[in-house]
Amino acid sequence: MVSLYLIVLSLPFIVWYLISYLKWRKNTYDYMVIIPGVPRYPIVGTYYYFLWCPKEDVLDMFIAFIKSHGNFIHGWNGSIPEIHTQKAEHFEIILNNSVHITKGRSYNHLHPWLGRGLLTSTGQKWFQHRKLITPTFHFKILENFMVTIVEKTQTLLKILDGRADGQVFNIYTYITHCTLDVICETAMGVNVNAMSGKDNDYVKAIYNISDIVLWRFMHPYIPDYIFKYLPQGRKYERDLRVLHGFTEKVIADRKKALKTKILTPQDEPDNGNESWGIKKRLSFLDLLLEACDNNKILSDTDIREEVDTFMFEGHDTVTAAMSWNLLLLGNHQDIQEKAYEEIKAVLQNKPTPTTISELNELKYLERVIKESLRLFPSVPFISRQLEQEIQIDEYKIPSDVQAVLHIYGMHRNPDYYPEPEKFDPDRFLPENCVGRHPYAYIPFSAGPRNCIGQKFAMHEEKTILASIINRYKIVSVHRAEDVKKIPDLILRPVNGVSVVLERR
Ligand code: HEM
Repeated sequence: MVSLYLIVLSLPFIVWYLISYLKWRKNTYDYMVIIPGVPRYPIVGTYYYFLWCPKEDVLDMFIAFIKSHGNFIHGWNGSIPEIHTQKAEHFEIILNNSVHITKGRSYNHLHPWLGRGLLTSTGQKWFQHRKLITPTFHFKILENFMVTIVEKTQTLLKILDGRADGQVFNIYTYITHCTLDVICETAMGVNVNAMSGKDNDYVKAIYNISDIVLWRFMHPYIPDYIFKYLPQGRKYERDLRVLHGFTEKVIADRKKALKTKILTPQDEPDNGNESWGIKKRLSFLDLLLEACDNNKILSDTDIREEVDTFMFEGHDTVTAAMSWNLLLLGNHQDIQEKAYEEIKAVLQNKPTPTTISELNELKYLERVIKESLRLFPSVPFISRQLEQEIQIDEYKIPSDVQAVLHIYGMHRNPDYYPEPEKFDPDRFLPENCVGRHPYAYIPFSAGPRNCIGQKFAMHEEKTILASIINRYKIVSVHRAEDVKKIPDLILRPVNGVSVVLERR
């Protein structure tokens, strides 16, 4: 009697489950399985393929796997249906469409850290914040940033002078601290003096968290309620406290400086402010604080999320890009010499570029930077949640599928770049770009959710690289192709970049 009662009670649930399952088969599964790929298993989806793969081999293995199936496959991140592509034509369909602006579900692992800042938010919130923040990257403001970029570059050169002694050292850490100082002072109006310290807890916590986010991506079957009890989950919580503590201090210090110095808009350091100097200038953070005070567009949480986002995106991406670039230049002395000749001619006897017009004259260096970002894009892949059904080649891709766009793989696709592994800046001569698919080169993504900081990044990269090349001959210890790399949010060389600097 009891069992009959139980069967009757569970009947609606069984019927509901069956209907959902049949609907899912008809609307999603049947469309996915005809796309090339490997069989799916419950819970792990198709990620069993990478279960035993060392993380420094994941990227190359993934890229080779997609390539072997014609650069387009389907997969299952646990139960989430995915497509993976390395074709510019597919990138265009997805990125050049204001409907698909929602990031893939794998970005959810970033929410505890970056909340719903510009990188991770969607819909109205993203639109409103993008509109608000865009003017803070106006070219006039970027011009003002040059003062700070040059000042930080000069500090970096002084520090590197001490390392230009013929000994091998890892330049990655020095570049990281420099870019952190640049983003904090330009965008936040706060000087954190990262270059004066050796180890930086904030930087270490970012590496740990990025590593754990990659781990979670590769282990989609571990739910949040189990993750938080694992060693990785506990480490994540500890590192979050470090990151949020750092950004909260940046915000608090800037608020304090604005309160006490609002009527004295001079551009001088205030050494009286605890350990950090403060500069008065309309920074990105000032604008956010204003929007919070005046018309309550932003809450305190909104501000923290944006500061976390810009601190991370604004320094880690540029560090990786410059470090890979130095590695490549240290491998290719002929290209380095050509860049040096150009820099010498433009700067005359100056140690660093100081204006944007000088940067604009460094045409060869720009091609070097572009080619380096082709081979080593700081963000190796991005993803989107499809909001509508799309057609890709002969396949219909249902809405709600996660589209993973492999920028790294596409940049090395021989359909767009002959001899793709070769470092050849002249690929970016205007005449050599003719006929190349417009979406075949997108280190900064493209479409409505492209990188808001791309001009800033190019100015910073050009200034710092031109100054280093102008002062030292760079010799790399390893070949770029032999360096192990991990795609944990940012494409990093596992053991940094070992170089020898010789004073010119
Ligand atoms: C070489 C340096 C850089 C590279 C290669 C790079 C690359 C990218 C890429 C590929 C995206 C799209 C991410 C996605 O769709 O998930 C992105 C977005 C973004 N980047 Fe950058 N970035 C760089 C520097 C910067 C800098 C310096 C800043 C800030 C000052 C910045 C801030 C952002 C923000 C806020 C977004 C999200 C934009 C939105 O969704 O509206 N990036 N970046």
